[in-house]
Amino acid sequence: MRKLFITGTDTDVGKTEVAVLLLNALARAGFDTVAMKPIAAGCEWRAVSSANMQNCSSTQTNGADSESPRSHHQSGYWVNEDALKLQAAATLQLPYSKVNPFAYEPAIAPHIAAMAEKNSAEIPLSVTQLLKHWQHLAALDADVLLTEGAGGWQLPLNALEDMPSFVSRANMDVILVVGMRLGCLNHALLTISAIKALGLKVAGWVANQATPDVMPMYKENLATLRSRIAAPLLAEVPYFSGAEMEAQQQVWLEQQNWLSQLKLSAKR
Ligand SMILES: Nc1ncnc2c1ncn2[C@@H]1O[C@H](COP(=O)(O)OP(=O)(O)OP(=O)(O)O)[C@@H](O)[C@H]1O
Ligand SMILES: C[C@H](N)[C@H](N)CCCCCC(=O)O
Ligand SMILES: [Mg+2]
Repeated sequence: MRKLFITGTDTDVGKTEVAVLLLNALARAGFDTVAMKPIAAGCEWRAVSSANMQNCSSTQTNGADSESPRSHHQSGYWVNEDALKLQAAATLQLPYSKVNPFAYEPAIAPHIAAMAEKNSAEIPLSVTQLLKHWQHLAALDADVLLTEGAGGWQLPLNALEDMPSFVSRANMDVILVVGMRLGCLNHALLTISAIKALGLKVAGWVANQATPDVMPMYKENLATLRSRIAAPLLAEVPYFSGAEMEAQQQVWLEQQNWLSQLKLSAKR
């Protein structure tokens, strides 16, 4: 199984957009995929009927520990848009709680949301917890396990631990999504340095156009990154919009060779 971690130069740079495109490309090429967004901040309550409560918890951590005490009023669970997109794009269908075990309502830094959580039965956000949930998915029979981070690379988990420790313990290869906007050179180069300092492999990077406005001197900025990042530029993702968006994405996907760059040659 190929284990990939998608990070970005910041929050809102297109990690989920790129992850979904990659999952679509993998599915088209015949790969079985599993996807995970272990930590999501910015969630909505999804009410379910009691008949459909399997694998759900009404605590902020969506069944983050199967041995944990469950809330008494099991009327629903927290869902995040990114996690739902990943869940839908992966070929192996998993219950929501497996895709996103740590779900926080406010759209803020997750460790702060976790600290604000008043439920004493809550499972603390930690490297050990993330690894436990990730290992369940890593044990599944898929070709690729794709894990999306939250925010940028150096995301705090708690007072002592950060997301990179989890990525390092899981020994995932990293894909960096660069949101092509002014300031991205510094963010991208610092992120690459931090990943390499942990001895992790950068599988490649993606230049993503997350807004309709192309930055001034786009080509020169791209060339600057290409000359300084040793890992391959996997794709330049345009800004997709409008009613024809899905069709445009399919056409765009057909023109890409990022799977071979990731050494994932087509299975079919
Ligand atoms: N290539 C693109 N074309 C069109 N819209 C895009 C593109 N990339 C990103 N966006 C839009 O920009 C916003 C942020 O993208 P996205 O949610 O993928 O960011 P993210 O890095 O995953 O953020 P988070 O840190 O919250 O996980 C979304 O509304 C998304 O639809
Ligand atoms: C809510 C947002 N969309 C992300 N899911 C979380 C971003 C955390 C950023 C933390 C930080 O680096 O300041
Ligand atoms: Mg996202």
